[in-house]
Amino acid sequence: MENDLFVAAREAMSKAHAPYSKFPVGAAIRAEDGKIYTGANIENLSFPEGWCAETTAISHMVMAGQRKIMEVAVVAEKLALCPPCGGCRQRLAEFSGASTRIYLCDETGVKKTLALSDLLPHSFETEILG
Ligand SMILES: O=c1ccn([C@H]2C[C@H](O)[C@@H](CO)O2)c(=O)[nH]1
Ligand SMILES: [Zn+2]
Repeated sequence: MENDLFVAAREAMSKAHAPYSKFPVGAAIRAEDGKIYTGANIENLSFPEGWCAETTAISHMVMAGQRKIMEVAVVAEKLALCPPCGGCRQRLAEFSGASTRIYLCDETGVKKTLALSDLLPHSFETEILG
């Protein structure tokens, strides 16, 4: 992975709105156009209404007209890793392939590299819905 993806995710983390969990997260997606789309977690006083960094990044990518995720970096503060939650795994799967790489990073860099199929094996598929 090029370091620009990690740097973008770390920069995005600084935009997090995480006053309740105090667990800022940043995500950066490299899309098919080669560009990087970023996101941070955005929490809410009504706790279930908050959402994850990966979800923000996916929104930015889709609104830029991109529909294919090439690779993703997710970073949390200090030495914590932040594997995407179940909901984000499903949302990432919508725009990824089985071999799409997910880089789990701490503040110093990439600590673990996984394929989407590692994170979400046996994912929901049906020909009925396309
Ligand atoms: O993959 C994840 C998991 C959690 N969070 C956020 C949600 C919440 O704001 C905080 C603590 O769970 O971390 C993310 O942004 N991405
Ligand atoms: Zn999530």
